[in-house]
Amino acid sequence: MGFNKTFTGDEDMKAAEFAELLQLSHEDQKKIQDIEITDVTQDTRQLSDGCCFVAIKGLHFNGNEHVQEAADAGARLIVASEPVSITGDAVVVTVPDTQKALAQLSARFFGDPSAEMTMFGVTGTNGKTTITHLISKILDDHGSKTGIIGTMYNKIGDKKLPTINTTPDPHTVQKLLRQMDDEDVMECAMEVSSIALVQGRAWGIDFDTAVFTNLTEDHLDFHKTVENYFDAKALLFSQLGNSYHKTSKPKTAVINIDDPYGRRLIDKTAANVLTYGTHGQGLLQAKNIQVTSHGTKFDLSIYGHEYPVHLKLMGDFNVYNALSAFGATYEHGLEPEEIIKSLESVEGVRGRFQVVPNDQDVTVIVDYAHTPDGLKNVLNTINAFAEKRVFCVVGCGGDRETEKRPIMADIALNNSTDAIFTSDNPRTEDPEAILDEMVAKVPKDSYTRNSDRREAIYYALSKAQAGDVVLIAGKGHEDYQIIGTTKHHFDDVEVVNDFYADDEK
Ligand SMILES: CC(=O)N[C@H]1[C@@H](OP(=O)(O)OP(=O)(O)OC[C@H]2O[C@@H](n3ccc(=O)[nH]c3=O)[C@H](O)[C@@H]2O)O[C@H](CO)[C@@H](O)[C@@H]1O[C@H](C)C(=O)N[C@@H](C)C(=O)N[C@H](CCC(=O)O)C(=O)O
Ligand SMILES: Nc1ncnc2c1ncn2[C@@H]1O[C@H](COP(=O)(O)OP(=O)(O)OP(=O)(O)O)[C@@H](O)[C@H]1O
Ligand SMILES: N[C@H](CCC[C@H](N)C(=O)O)C(=O)O
Ligand SMILES: [Mg+2]
Repeated sequence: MGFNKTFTGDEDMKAAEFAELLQLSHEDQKKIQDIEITDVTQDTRQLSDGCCFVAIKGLHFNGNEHVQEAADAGARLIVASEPVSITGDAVVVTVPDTQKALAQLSARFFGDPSAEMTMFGVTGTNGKTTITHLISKILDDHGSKTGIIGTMYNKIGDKKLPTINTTPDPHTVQKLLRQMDDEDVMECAMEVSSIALVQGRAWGIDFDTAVFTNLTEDHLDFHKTVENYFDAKALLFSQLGNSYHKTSKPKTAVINIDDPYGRRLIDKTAANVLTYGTHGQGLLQAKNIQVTSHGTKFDLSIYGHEYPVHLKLMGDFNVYNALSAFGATYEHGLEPEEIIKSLESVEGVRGRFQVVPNDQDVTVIVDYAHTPDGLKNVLNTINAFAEKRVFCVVGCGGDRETEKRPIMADIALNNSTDAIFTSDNPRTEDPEAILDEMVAKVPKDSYTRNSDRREAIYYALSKAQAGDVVLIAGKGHEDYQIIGTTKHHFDDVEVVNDFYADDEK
C-alpha cells in the first residue's frame, strides 16, 4: 500500500510519506525528501517546531496569508493553495485543495486509524445524533467498546469530550480516531454533516457503512439550493469504498427508500445497498406501526423474516431511526433478536423527545427539532396522543438560514393549540428581527411572542393544566443561549424544573 499504517503520531514522520497523497511533482518530491514532520496543523495558533502547516482559506481567515508566520514558528513543510513566497528554510508546496490535503495528511500522520476500526457514517437532515447513539448502544450491549463523534460530544467508551462542530475538522477527527484506536475502540459511529462533506472534513476516513436518514430543508444559507445540499450528502455515498485507503473491507450503504433523495442515492454508490422503509418498499421494513403515549410498536421485516418490536422511543420518525441502526448493525453481523433487544431497552437520547417529569400532570417535552420537518414530526407525534391542549414554544437560530423562519412558525401554529415564539441562539442578529421574520405572514392575534426564552417557557408552563402537553423545541441538549458572540448558560430542562420548583413556593 506504500504507507506506514503503524505510525501513531507519537514520533516524527518522513514528509516523503505525503508525496503520493499530495500528488507532488518529481521536483517537489525531491524538495521534501529529507524533511521530518513532528505534527500537522492548519491552525496558526497550534504551530510548533517541525510541524507541517496546511493553509486553509476559511470565511474569516486565510492561512495562505500566514505562511511566513508558520515558517517563523518552525514549520518545516508548508502546504498552500495559492502561490506564496517565504524566507527561511521551510519548503512550500502548492496543491489545488488544501482541505482535502489536510484530511489526508492528518489521516496518514495519525496512522490511518479509521482503517483499523469499523466506521459507521450517518448523514441526513434529521436523526443523525439519535442513530449514532442507537448504533453505539447496540454494539456496547454486544460487548464492544464504541466511540461516537457528533453534535453533543465526542465519546470514547464512557468518556465524553466536548466538541464545537457536529463533524470536527480533519485534524481533530483523526487525532480523536487515533485516541479511540489506542483505547481499544472497535467501532465508531460518526455524524457526517453536509457542510463537513463539502469542506472535505471527512476525506481520509475509511467508512465501512454509510447511513442516509432523510433530506428536508436545512442549511440553505450554506448550500444555497436543495440540489447542492443533496450533492453534499451524496458525497458520503460516492466516496464509500473510493477513499484512498483502498482497503478490502466490504462497504454497505443503508438508505431510507421512502425519501425521494434516498432513492436517488442508490445509483451514487458502488457499495452494497440495504434499503429501508415503512411504505412497503425496502429490504428492511417496518409494518403495522402503532404510536402510543408510551412508545412505538411495529413489525420489523428483513429478507422474509418478521420480528415484533416495541420501542420506548416515541414517534414514527424514531421507527426510521431504529430501522437504520438495525440495518447498520445487522450488516455488521449482529443477530436480529440481539439488536432488537438493545433497541427496545433504549429509554431515549438526551434532548430528543425528552419528557421532563413534574407533579402537575403536564407532559413537558424538550426536543431538538430545529428544522421544519423535525418540528412537524414532533408535533404530529404529540398530536397522535395528546388529549387536551398542545403548547409549542419555538424559535429560530440567528446567523443561520432565514428561509425556515416563517415555515416553522406556520407549522407551530397549525399543529398546536397555542404557539409561543421565542429566541433560539440569536447570535449576532437582533432577536426581535428574527421573530419579525417568523411571524411576517401570520395574524397578530394568533400567537404569543417573547424573545426572552425563559419568560416564554414560564408563560407556556403557567398556562398549561393537567393533561396538556408543552413542547419546548429547538435546543434539546444545548446548555447555552448564544446572544451576540457570548454563550450564556441556558438549559430548557433546567428552566422547566425551576418553574415547577418556584411554583411550589
Ligand atoms: C461555516 C463553517 O463551516 N465554519 C467552520 C469553519 O470556520 P471558518 O471558515 O470561519 O474558519 P476561519 O476562522 O476562517 O479559519 C480558517 C482556517 O484558518 C485557521 N485559523 C483561524 C484563525 C487563526 O487565528 N488562525 C488560523 O490558523 C482555522 O483553524 C481554519 O483552519 O472552520 C472552522 C474550523 O474547522 C469550523 O469550526 C467552523 O464551524 C463553525 C463553528 C460553524 O458554526 N459551523 C457550522 C455552520 C457547521 O459546520 N455545522 C455543521 C452542521 C451541524 C449539523 O447540522 O449538525 C457541523 O458539522 O458542525
Ligand atoms: N428520522 C427523523 N426524521 C425526522 N425528524 C427526526 C428524525 N429523528 C429525529 N428527528 C427530529 O429531529 C430532532 C433532531 O434529531 P437528531 O439530533 O437525532 O438529528 P441530527 O440529524 O443529529 O440533527 P443535527 O443536524 O442538528 O445534528 C429531534 O429532536 C426530532 O425532533
Ligand atoms: N446543527 C444545527 C443546530 C441548530 C440548533 C439550533 N438551536 C440553532 O442554534 O439554530 C445547526 O448548526 O444549524
Ligand atoms: Mg446531530
